[in-house]
Amino acid sequence: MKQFTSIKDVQHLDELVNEALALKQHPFKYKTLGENKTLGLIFLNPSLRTRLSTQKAGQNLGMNVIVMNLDKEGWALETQEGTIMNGNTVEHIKDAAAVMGQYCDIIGIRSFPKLQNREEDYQEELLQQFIKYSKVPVVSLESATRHPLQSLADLVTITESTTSRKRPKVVLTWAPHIKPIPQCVANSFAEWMSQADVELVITHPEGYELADEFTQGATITTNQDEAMQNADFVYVKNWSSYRDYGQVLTDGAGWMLTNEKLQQTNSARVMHCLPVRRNVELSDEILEGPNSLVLEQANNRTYAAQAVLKRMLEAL
Ligand SMILES: CCC[C@H](NC(=O)CCC(=O)O)C(=O)O
Ligand SMILES: NC(=O)OP(=O)(O)O
Repeated sequence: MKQFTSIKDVQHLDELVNEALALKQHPFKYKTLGENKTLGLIFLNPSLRTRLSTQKAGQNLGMNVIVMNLDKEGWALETQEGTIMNGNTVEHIKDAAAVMGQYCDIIGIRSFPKLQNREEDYQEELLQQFIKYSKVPVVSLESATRHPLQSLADLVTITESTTSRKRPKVVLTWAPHIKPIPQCVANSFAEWMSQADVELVITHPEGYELADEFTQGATITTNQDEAMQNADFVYVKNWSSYRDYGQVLTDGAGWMLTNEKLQQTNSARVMHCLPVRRNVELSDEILEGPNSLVLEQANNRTYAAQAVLKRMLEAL
């Protein structure tokens, strides 16, 4: 595996999920695989889970892990081609990425969308520049349109939590928020579920349709109650409008998941990638109740990252 930026980089999905589950049982089985190899984790946005779980995953494989908040600790980056750098930017991404590629054998990069220009965000310009100029394998720690490590962990969690032979009904439901949030987690979750053996239903208010490329095969409805019928898993996430790019179109009154709404499901397990705006996106009663899987998801982030890093190390 040379890159891990989307499900398109995964050849055998079931094998990758099973590898993550196996590593969860024996996390130190390959503790020398990454010996004398350096993993660089570069963040242009905040993180708790991705930073800690990916660092732990690298260390479980024996890697040296270096972490940098490039937005706070590095030089102001220039990303435009041919710029005369006589303004506020100090270092071109061409130079920064090339130098990091000299220090690291594998680079993880987090760079959220700006949520201003849809075409620019959806071209994944910064991620592509990092891949081009670092010249080493790159793993996405959440880019402008996807969050593949989160989605792999989510699929691992659904897989280990599916007890019956019935094909699970998985509902991705939009949730209220107080500010514009990326579509990345929703895009990525829908894309991974479309390749998994589940029935996917996506529910959101009018105007929050995700880009078609991510929702192939899903049932899409603006009727949340209808979506909840007999659901086995409910994935809760806010995202800003793709249609009216980066906009918040509604306060989402009545869209926050509650125990009452959960009564319509098949005692569904409730998922959220975290961080969560409690009692805005998701109620305390659910987060602290028996149906929540949010901590299992967070724990599985380590083994999802470890399975990916193992494959990238094996391909070096
Ligand atoms: C893993 C999720 C990261 C990010 N979350 C946020 O930006 C939440 C920010 C907030 O709630 O203020 C997102 O939704 O893409
Ligand atoms: N779910 C997730 O990626 O969390 P962080 O943004 O804290 O890394």
